[in-house]
Amino acid sequence: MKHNVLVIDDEDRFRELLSRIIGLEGFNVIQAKNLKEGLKELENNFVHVVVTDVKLPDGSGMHLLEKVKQKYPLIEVIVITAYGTIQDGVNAMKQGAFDYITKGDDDDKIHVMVERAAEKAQMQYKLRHLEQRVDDKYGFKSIVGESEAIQEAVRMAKKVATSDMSVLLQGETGTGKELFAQAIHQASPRKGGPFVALNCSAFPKDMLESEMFGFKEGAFTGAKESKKGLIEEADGGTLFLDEIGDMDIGLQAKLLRFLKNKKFTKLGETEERTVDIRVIAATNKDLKKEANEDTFRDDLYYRLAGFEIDIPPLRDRKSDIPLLANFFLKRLNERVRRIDDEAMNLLLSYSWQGNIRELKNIIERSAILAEGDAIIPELLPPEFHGDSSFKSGNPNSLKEMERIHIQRVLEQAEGNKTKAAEMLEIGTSTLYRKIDEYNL
Ligand SMILES: Nc1ncnc2c1ncn2[C@@H]1O[C@H](COP(=O)(O)OP(=O)(O)OP(=O)(O)O)[C@@H](O)[C@H]1O
Repeated sequence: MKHNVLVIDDEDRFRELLSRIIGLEGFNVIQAKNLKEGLKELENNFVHVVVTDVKLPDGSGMHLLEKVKQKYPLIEVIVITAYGTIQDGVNAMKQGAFDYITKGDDDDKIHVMVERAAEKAQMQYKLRHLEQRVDDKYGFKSIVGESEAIQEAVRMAKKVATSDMSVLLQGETGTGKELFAQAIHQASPRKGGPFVALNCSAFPKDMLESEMFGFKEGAFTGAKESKKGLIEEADGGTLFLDEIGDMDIGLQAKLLRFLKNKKFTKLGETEERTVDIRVIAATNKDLKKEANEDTFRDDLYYRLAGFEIDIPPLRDRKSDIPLLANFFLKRLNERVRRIDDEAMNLLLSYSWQGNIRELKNIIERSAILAEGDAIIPELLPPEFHGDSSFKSGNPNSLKEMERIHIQRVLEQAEGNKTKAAEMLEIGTSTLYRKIDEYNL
């Protein structure tokens, strides 16, 4: 890619000469005679480097430098000073110029300098592009929803993001608590550091403890080599503790001790280590109630809930359903492009126990099954049609698992119910009852 260099000087011969020298190195050179023209060219072109005289007929190059740094901070500026006025160049560098050249400098010096400035600007453009992509994926922009309920939660989250306070995200399963935690991290001064997530309900007590704090080789049977805990992995960044309400009460005491002084000890070690992390916790339980009932430590609750944000369930913000459904459909980038009105009405009147995760799954599933270019009512699972006594729809519920399992076994048995009942190790009458119940 050819980099664009804007050369600003009112002395025609010098400007032409300098442009030729720079152009010979493969740069695309744009010329301007004065400050006004220069600013206009900056507006119309994607410039990497500006090379400007300090003295221009309608203002100073220093003024231009200031403007560029304000409006186009990724562009690098090189100033041209007259022979014997080094101080001008030094001043310009203090104001953020990349470097300066003096009229009369040899071509090689100019080449090397412009090349280096262009490389720096190019790196800055690349970095900004990457940051924008990360932001689109993990920042507040990734949270889809226009309802007042979700917008209020986003407003609160944006406010707390720039501070270093602990945050407690409260909401049903699948409402987007992890998405919020990531967005808060991304909008915080810690965004350059790691975001580490730990699901406290995914491990038995002892394992959770070693996952969090890490251990020294030989700390317990099976600890063949030392391991860093996630607390240490998150140093300089954010630790997201999901399902904190499921944490064992003994471990809660350890976590509280850590939160008080940011010091911890690895299992099997005596030496204390210090880390700098921010904690964001999430729960689908009413933690305040649990704290009052002594199933959760109230001192830990108050420390975590420095700032509490309620993430609303999908059924309380139905106006977001079409937006979210179309968002997930578009992301699949498939031949299925729309959701027909009747199917949308079914989505709107459903209870969404599994919230947005469930909506995402249903859309993805229906898009796979679709033969035309639209999601039609027939593609939605039976619980959407009201002709089944089964209405859970929650993909994590035991009944839903049972329904899916029976359906699968029936397919394997090619519809032979006696065979399917044998495979399931239940009686045929029970199987018939379940087929009826789940409308299979
Ligand atoms: N507002 C939203 N916009 C777009 N996608 C969303 C939104 N909320 C949630 N999602 C998506 O839904 C899925 C579930 O979200 P997430 O894992 O953040 O929920 P959760 O509340 O942390 O769930 P759990 O309590 O089960 O851990 C993810 O794929 C997430 O990207």
